[in-house]
Amino acid sequence: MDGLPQRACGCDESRHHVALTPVEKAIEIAVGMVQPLTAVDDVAVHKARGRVLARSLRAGRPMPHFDNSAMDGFAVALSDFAGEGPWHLPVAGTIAAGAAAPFLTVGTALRIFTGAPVPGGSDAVVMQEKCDDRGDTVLVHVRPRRGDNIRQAGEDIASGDLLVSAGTMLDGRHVGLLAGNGHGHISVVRRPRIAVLSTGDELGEDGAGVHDANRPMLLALCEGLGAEATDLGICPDDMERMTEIFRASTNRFDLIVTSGAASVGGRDFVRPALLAAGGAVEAWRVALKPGKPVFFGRLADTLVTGLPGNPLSAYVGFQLFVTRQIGAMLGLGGPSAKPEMAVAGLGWERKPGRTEYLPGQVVGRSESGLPIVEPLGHGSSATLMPLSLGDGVIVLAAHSRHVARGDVIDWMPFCRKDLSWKTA
Ligand SMILES: Nc1nc2c(c(=O)[nH]1)N[C@H]1C(S)=C(S)[C@@H](COP(=O)(O)OP(=O)(O)OC[C@H]3O[C@@H](n4cnc5c(N)ncnc54)[C@H](O)[C@@H]3O)O[C@H]1N2
Ligand code: MOO
Repeated sequence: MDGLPQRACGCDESRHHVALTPVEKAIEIAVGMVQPLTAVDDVAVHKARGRVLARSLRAGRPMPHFDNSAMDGFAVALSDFAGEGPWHLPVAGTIAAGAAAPFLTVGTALRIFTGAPVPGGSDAVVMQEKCDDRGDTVLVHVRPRRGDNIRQAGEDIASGDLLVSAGTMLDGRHVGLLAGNGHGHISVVRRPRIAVLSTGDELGEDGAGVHDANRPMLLALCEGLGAEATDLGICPDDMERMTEIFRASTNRFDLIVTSGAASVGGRDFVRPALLAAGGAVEAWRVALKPGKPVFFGRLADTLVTGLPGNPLSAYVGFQLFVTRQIGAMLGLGGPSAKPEMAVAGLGWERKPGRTEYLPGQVVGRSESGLPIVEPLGHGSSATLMPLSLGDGVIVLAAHSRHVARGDVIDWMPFCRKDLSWKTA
């Protein structure tokens, strides 16, 4: 093979028209190739953030486990509150959290702290602000009601209640809930093994040519999704080296993500190398802007997703396809993020034919409360600057020819997990 992309008929594909696959169909193909992972890891619950729960977990006992005080105050019996207050009671002792509770003798109060077990014989806890604490005695100013300031056993969670379902990506909330219910070690789906590699003679670490933006970006994105990411480095424009890398990686990874050399030029050797290594290409070229030359292939049990070299194209291709492939490996259920509505802050013309993802920024709010967004940059897929300055990505349907100021458009806001409650 001479490095040119080959069709099954053996001819030069670059001289043929290859129909572009619509984005939705391409997502279907990319995700349809994935086999969900079945292997699990047993991990300490505090190490489980970002992992996917393999088996649903239930409460082994009720929560709270025993009746306990919600306040610092005095445990009392309602029968001691006849007539008009205030009521004066001797204090027979103290119950702290972690202590065993004595029985409350009628005619006395017990000093009690938050979380301490409520003594038998007591119906309520009076918070200390409603009393005069006189040491050996207490003066209670308000008549307590039955159950005041007592957290009843099982009022939050009954024994056997479902805590977290299988297929949930765990975050700090789940870790706290599971740990609080006695789950110290849990089974999570093993991390997807993803290898990332860049291509191109122009790339180098010394800054002499082009700095490699894609490999670090793609490795970081993979790790952010809970994958075990392996750096396969940079492959020069050498079909044989690429073929060798593919052969050596077969079945070592769940997915290999390449960037560059995916298009139609004479040096676009990734697909031919995949075929030469014994793999197959299931789809190539998507009606997507940026990201058109993306392809989906496989090498035995290892999937290969080839992203374009332009960094914005690689990013968009990753978010649309690789994110979903990793999600499918992890068995993450539920719908993936859908675009929200926004209002176009300005109008522009566009060439129809490809679904477009444009970095954008929020410049205000419409009267109906929607964000007003404007595109950033000049539409180049070679720069990540607009993306990194942006608040999200504007999505334009393949058929649309122009956007008018005031149009309602699709908008995918970036999720800044560290700043907001919104995590989906
Ligand atoms: N005749 C045609 N030419 C091109 C077409 C086409 O349909 N017909 N498609 C264009 C589109 S769209 C894209 S996107 C690019 C992508 O092509 P490749 O995937 O083959 O990417 P390369 O040619 O290898 O590189 C493109 C560009 O990106 C730079 N690059 C590559 N890797 C990295 C990296 N890791 N970090 C930073 N920058 C990288 C590379 O130097 C090039 O400038 O093809 C169009 N051409
Ligand atoms: O699809 Mo390319 O990714 O337009 O720049």
